[in-house]
Amino acid sequence: MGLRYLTAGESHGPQLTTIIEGLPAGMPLLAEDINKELARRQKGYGRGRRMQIEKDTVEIMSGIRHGKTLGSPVALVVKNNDWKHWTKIMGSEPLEEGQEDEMKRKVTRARPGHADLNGALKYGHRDMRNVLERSSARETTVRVAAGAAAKKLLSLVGVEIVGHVVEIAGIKAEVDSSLTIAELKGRTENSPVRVADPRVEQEMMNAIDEAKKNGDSIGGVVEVIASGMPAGVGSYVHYDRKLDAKLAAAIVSINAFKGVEIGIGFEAARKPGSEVHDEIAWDPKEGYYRKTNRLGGFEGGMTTGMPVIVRGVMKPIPTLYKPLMSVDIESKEPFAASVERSDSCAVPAAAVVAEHAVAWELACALVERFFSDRFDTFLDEINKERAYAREF
Ligand SMILES: Cc1cc2nc3c(=O)[nH]c(=O)nc-3n(C[C@H](O)[C@H](O)[C@H](O)COP(=O)(O)O)c2cc1C
Ligand SMILES: C=C(O[C@@H]1CC(C(=O)O)=C[C@@H](OP(=O)(O)O)[C@H]1O)C(=O)O
Repeated sequence: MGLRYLTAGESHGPQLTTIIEGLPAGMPLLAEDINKELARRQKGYGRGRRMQIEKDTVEIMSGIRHGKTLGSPVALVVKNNDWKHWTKIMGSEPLEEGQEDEMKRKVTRARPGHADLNGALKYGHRDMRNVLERSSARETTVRVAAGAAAKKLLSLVGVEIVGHVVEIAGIKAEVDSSLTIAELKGRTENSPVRVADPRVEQEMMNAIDEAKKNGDSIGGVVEVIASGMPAGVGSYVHYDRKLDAKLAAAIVSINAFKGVEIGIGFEAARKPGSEVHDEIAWDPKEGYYRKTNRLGGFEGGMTTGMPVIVRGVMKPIPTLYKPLMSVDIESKEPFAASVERSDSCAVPAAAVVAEHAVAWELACALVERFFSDRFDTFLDEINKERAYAREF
């Protein structure tokens, strides 16, 4: 059995929960390792008021003793501070007769671009709050919590990862590919828009302000880079074992993400093979390496040992303070879509979510590839594989 997790929780319910199974036993993991990542997800210019209400921190409910994993399922809980304002509206007890007024946050005017109408049709909900509560990206909180455990595993085996913003509403950052992961982290960590190019930071913030002022929203592109993956992780033998395909699915599974590029991605369509493929070389210290990394660390669904580079495109947030037209499902009359409290741009926050989604998939692939019941032998095996690949 590999690594897996589930999440539960509504946006305005009491808490979010995740259960992770398959972390090797004896791996150091502290609440602090997770909390620092949750705090990073909450930052980012363009977020709405909800982020001032929440101070996401995790409670470890099982699977960890004295700072190390036990090999049993790890259950993590993040409480919603906003729950106190929603206990009646979101409570699990049936409403008493005449209490329908308490349901005043009922949603009947679907927001174009959100899950409201399709979810209502699928599950038969006449109140689309029953859809939006779970389709909300609030769920990415515990996805980041699970990803933080994966990130910890990666860092302990020498894999470093960072997510950052490369474009917001058509404003593009210059990406300096000579930066190490640590340097990229250093440059982006304190940037309000999580961008490494200071020349476009203010312009991006202005674009977000402008969208907010106009009751509109904007999207962008994030990039995740991971260094130190051993070569040959993933497989070419079956469609569902290709690691680049799993990364693509992980990125598009993030709320509002609509496309993925690996390495130079769509640019490959416009270039000849001689400017796309990466020449292979060998030296005694590094072993095999590629002289360039245009293919973003993948050939044949397997890692090449070069940095993994994945980009994802996030569409603009669907909830608009100046809403688009929709239909009220009660009257079938045209109406402006419902307005919920909302972010204007969540691309900087989503860069952190993408980082954790990629970290999760890379950790899954390593756990699948190497014997992973015990962390010490897991690490030994990975290092042996690295030595073998150098000499191969
Ligand atoms: C970090 C983050 C924050 C988001 N915040 C909002 C928001 O405040 N309002 C909103 O309508 N959508 C927000 N979204 C996007 C919606 O959750 C998403 O569009 C919706 O679930 C429908 O899914 P789809 O866009 O993938 O089709 C956010 C997404 C992310 C990743
Ligand atoms: C709560 C989070 O993001 C939420 C994602 C979201 C949506 O529709 O996706 C809608 C908003 O929810 P609310 O109306 O409660 O403010 C965002 O704040 C979060 O990221 O933690």
